[in-house]
Amino acid sequence: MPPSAITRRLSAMRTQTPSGFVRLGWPVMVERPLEWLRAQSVLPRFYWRSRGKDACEHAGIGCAHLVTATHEWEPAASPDGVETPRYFGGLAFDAEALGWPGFGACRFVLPRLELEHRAGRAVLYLNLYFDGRDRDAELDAAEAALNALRPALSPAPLTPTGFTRHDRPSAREWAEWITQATLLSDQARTPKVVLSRESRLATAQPVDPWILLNQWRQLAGDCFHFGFQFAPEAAFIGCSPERLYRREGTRLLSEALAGTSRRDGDPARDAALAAELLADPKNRRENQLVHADILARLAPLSHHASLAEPGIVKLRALQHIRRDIEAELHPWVRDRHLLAALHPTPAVGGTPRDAALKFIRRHESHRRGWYAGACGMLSHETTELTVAIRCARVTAGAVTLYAGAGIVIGSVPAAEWDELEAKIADVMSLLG
Ligand SMILES: C=C(O[C@@H]1C=C(C(=O)O)C=C[C@H]1O)C(=O)O
Ligand SMILES: [Mg+2]
Repeated sequence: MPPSAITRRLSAMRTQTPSGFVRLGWPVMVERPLEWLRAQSVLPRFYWRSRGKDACEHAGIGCAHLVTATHEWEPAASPDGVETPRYFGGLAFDAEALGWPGFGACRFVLPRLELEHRAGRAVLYLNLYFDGRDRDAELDAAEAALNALRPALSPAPLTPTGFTRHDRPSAREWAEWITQATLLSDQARTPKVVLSRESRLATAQPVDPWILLNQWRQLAGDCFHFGFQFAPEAAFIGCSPERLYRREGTRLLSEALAGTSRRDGDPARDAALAAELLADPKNRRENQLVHADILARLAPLSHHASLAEPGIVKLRALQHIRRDIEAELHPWVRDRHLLAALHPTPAVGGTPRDAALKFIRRHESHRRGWYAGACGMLSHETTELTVAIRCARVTAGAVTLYAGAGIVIGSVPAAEWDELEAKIADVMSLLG
């Protein structure tokens, strides 16, 4: 139950002419936002947690305002400088391609209710959005959302189920694509193209996406954790190591994350694998093409941009090369400019962008949808988006996994196929 001060505020608004965005918040006793989210019956439901051990968790339900094109989204700074709307959602990899049912090319939601969990404390926010709407209908919707709230559930284990796996492309088709992409003529057009595979795990038993996400994130500590469910049978979850960008005012953080090797349980061998990765020409090229593209695209948007030395990101089953990028943006730059510039990055598309997209559209027969898209949180002050990889789509009869690999000169089909396997290893270890 919301405190009486909140219900009084809502009643008072019925005799006023509220406008714009109104946010009311109060502390709640919720320890595990994902279990709170799983208990709610309202859709959409979504979950977002940025990378890093101090990151805040966000769980949202319902929709107070929907944005389906980033150029429509221009949230003003609030007059008191404290509260501005926060939208959660994402973009498809390729806005021109056929996407997944229920997702769309762009979908950012201002949740009706947003639970924020930080350092052991939870606050629930009720969002109202009055512009161009019937005041009483908006207040009715807000009250109905409060009345539909349910208490958090207890953590539940994943029900074991059997799956039958179907890969698209097959290993044989994959080898043909790699051969084609690494031909000299194709190399001249597209020095890097990121090709992907869909692994459909069909099952007769329903899989709860939130239970799966809860277990998955425990294997993927230093990653972005996300889940979006727009309809009962349209959920997308994942644990991605890659930041598309984080913007705090005019300060921008991005990164080139590309180049992959496996890990080894033995620390000395693991360190040797990391050193080999950093020195390997094929993996360096994958990474170099990403940071060169990001820096070139940021140049017109920023005063200066800097590139850090290469480092290694260690995940549970694999390691990547990462180079951090930092820029100071011109004051006129908005998220829509950044999205147009940085998405899709050569880490998941390739370079040059148009030629790589053409290659992907010509060869891949599965729908990428939001896989390799961008997802996260947008607001006037702070926006943060992850590159939507290491992810799964959960539908009525299947869990579908996606993985891609950057194909450059020197790519070998079998090794790139193994890289795809390593990229789905965490979630596969849960689904068995
Ligand atoms: C495309 C994916 O990952 C990307 C490709 C990488 C590579 O080829 O080395 C590494 C990290 C990501 O930028 C994926 O995980 O699906
Ligand atoms: Mg690679």
